Amino acid sequence: MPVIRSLSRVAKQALLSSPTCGCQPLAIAVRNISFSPRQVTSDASFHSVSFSETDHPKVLITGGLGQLGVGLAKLLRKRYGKNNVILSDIRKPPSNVFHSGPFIYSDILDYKNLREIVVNNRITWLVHYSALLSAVGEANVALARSVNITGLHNILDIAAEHGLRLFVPSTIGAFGPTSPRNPTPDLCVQRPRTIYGVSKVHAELMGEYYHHRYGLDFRCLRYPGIISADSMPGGGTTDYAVQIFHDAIKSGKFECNLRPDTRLPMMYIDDCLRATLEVMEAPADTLSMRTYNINAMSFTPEELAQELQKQMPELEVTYDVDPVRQAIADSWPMNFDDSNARNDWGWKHDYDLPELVQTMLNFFATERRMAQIN
Ligand SMILES: NC(=O)c1ccc[n+]([C@@H]2O[C@H](COP(=O)([O-])OP(=O)(O)OC[C@H]3O[C@@H](n4cnc5c(N)ncnc54)[C@H](O)[C@@H]3O)[C@@H](O)[C@H]2O)c1
Ligand SMILES: C[C@@H](O)[C@H](N)C(=O)O
Repeated sequence: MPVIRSLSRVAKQALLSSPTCGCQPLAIAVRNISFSPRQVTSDASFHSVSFSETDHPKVLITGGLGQLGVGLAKLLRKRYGKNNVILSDIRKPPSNVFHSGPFIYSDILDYKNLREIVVNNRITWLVHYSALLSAVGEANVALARSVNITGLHNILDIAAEHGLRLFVPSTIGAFGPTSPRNPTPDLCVQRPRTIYGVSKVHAELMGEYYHHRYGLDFRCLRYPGIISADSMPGGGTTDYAVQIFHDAIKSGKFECNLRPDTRLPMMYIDDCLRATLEVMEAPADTLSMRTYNINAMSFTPEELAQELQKQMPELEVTYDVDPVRQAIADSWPMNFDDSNARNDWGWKHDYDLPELVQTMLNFFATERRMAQIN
């Protein structure tokens, strides 16, 4: 951990030279590492500022081949230029992704490799998407601990060492059965019962600590379950809300692994990615916190099925509850209070349940038409 090592060296020197108090070394230490994460002007905002060729951020996305990374890269490339956004992962990219912009191999557990990428590509913003999600995490706790916690430590140190603006997503899964669940505010008891949730609370706290201690420009949104049409989820508890569309279109039948009355906060992917861009561009002085809930809608499997059945009355939904996923869902928020995000930096969702269902069905209808033409 080079940052920590150099900090403690500087702090020791400062302690020796400071006869009076324990505060001095920290101030000296912080000044001795160069944090200058502002690559955009401090009053930059998504709606009002367009970036010139020279002040574009240079973005690295880790874990970019999952449900969210490719879509985020597309959005950021449109805004900052194709070559200013590098997608990375440990998996082999499909050809359309490989040819759509820069892709690089990056294992977040390899600190040296990460540093090389950041240095060689003059990265200024880091979006850290690598993670094992809730259900997969419970199936492999050791790996989840390593990727979600050790990996995060590498990311924090790289970001601090190189003055990067760092985005790390958190989740509704960072809350637990003792949190208020309806609604769940930003600040309340967080005692999650999954390794995923524990690692995300750890990420929130470590990011905020690095912000206060070292000035790291850490930004974090707690995403609800994300629903997308052209990318598949990576093993979470909310995956049913994506799978139902695929199965409905393929076979007209869907077997749900959660109880019909399981209410969870959800969001369409376009809202999620836009929120990410907006919080990254938000002027620092609008952020009264560094970790925000964001929300769009809350629904149960039964309500989602009913909305789909308005357009596909023949859809049959049955239930075969997975006890692991059900226990996780029962400990998560039912409704998410995102009023701080709305007040501080103007968060506003575009998609409620009817628009979500319509948009998903339109996507698959277009895809089917294209397949028939080709
Ligand atoms: N999708 C959601 O509903 C949702 C909701 C809340 C929060 N999030 C968070 O958003 C982020 C992205 O989510 P997602 O749905 O795209 O996840 P995903 O599971 O689909 O993708 C995660 C990616 O991380 C990669 N990865 C695993 N180990 C790695 C390693 N050692 N080095 C580098 N990459 C590695 C995987 O190959 C995978 O492509 C995650 O941090 C997740 O916790 C997602
Ligand atoms: C909610 C989110 O973190 C993820 N989709 C999961 O279910 O694990």
